[in-house]
Amino acid sequence: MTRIAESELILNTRGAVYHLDVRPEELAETIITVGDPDRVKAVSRHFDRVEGTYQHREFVTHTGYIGQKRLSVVSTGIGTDNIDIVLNELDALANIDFDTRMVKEEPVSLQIIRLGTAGSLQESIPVDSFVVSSHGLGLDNLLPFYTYHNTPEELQLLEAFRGQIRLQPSAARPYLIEAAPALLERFNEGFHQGITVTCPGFYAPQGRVLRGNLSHPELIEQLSHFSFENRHITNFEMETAGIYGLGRVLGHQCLSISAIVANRIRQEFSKDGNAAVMALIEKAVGIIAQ
Ligand SMILES: O=P(O)(O)O[C@H]1O[C@H](CO)[C@@H](O)[C@H]1O
Ligand SMILES: O=c1cc[nH]c(=O)[nH]1
Repeated sequence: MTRIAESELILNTRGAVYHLDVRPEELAETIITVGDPDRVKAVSRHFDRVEGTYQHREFVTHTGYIGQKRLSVVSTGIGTDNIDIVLNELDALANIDFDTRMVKEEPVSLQIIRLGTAGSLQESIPVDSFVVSSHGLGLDNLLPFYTYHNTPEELQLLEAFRGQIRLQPSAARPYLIEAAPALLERFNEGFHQGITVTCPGFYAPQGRVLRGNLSHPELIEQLSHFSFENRHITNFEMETAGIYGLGRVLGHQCLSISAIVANRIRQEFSKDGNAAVMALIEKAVGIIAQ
């Protein structure tokens, strides 16, 4: 095995990983991610005991316990460029020996669960409801920079997507990865389920027009009408496919759950998106801690 150079795995003066400023012993193997750094404390409020808090830039981490279960909550900020940093550094904390700079022999598979917000693409999925992502479909171009494999089912779904959604090839190279089945099956009651599209932006990449004109004006209509073997696109946001994709590359089990704050078909926005996110955190943390 080769030693990983100082320029590739970057450690700071306290021996913590570069962006997250966390040391290996400070991270649990079950990790909740949130986008907004202020939401980290809304999750750790449910811990019985907080063992440590760490912060560097927009990456806030709290580690603690609910009963006997050790959990970390980490903020990612917005977008799959940040997911590239967070997932690689979480993986490094679990699977690289920081003293020898060698990959450990026995890989650890982390459980990584995103609790975030999203826009609904179905009239029947209202604001303030919760969606668990059966698949992440990325329009953001992160995963093509890695080597990875798809299952036959994923390839079929991706093929159907390419056939039904007319994207200019210069705009995106879609990829698709499923959720970890063992995590997905725990979030049944009270959750809608479907394919989540991950976009490289909040405005035009999600069909929003303020002053910039759209190159894909039919995007929302096409996404909302996609159908393949009873599978539908339920929502879009900006991280899920990157998390599922890097989970596949690095061998971690990932799930993404969103509180719906916008319904793009009904053109509605939640009257209290924060309350919806707090309700999602309470419900999901209860299930994760079991
Ligand atoms: O609420 P979070 O988890 O940040 O998720 C959604 O909200 C942000 C955009 O407002 C994007 O990060 C999107 O994915
Ligand atoms: O419409 C929405 C709402 C939340 N987050 C998104 O990315 N899009």
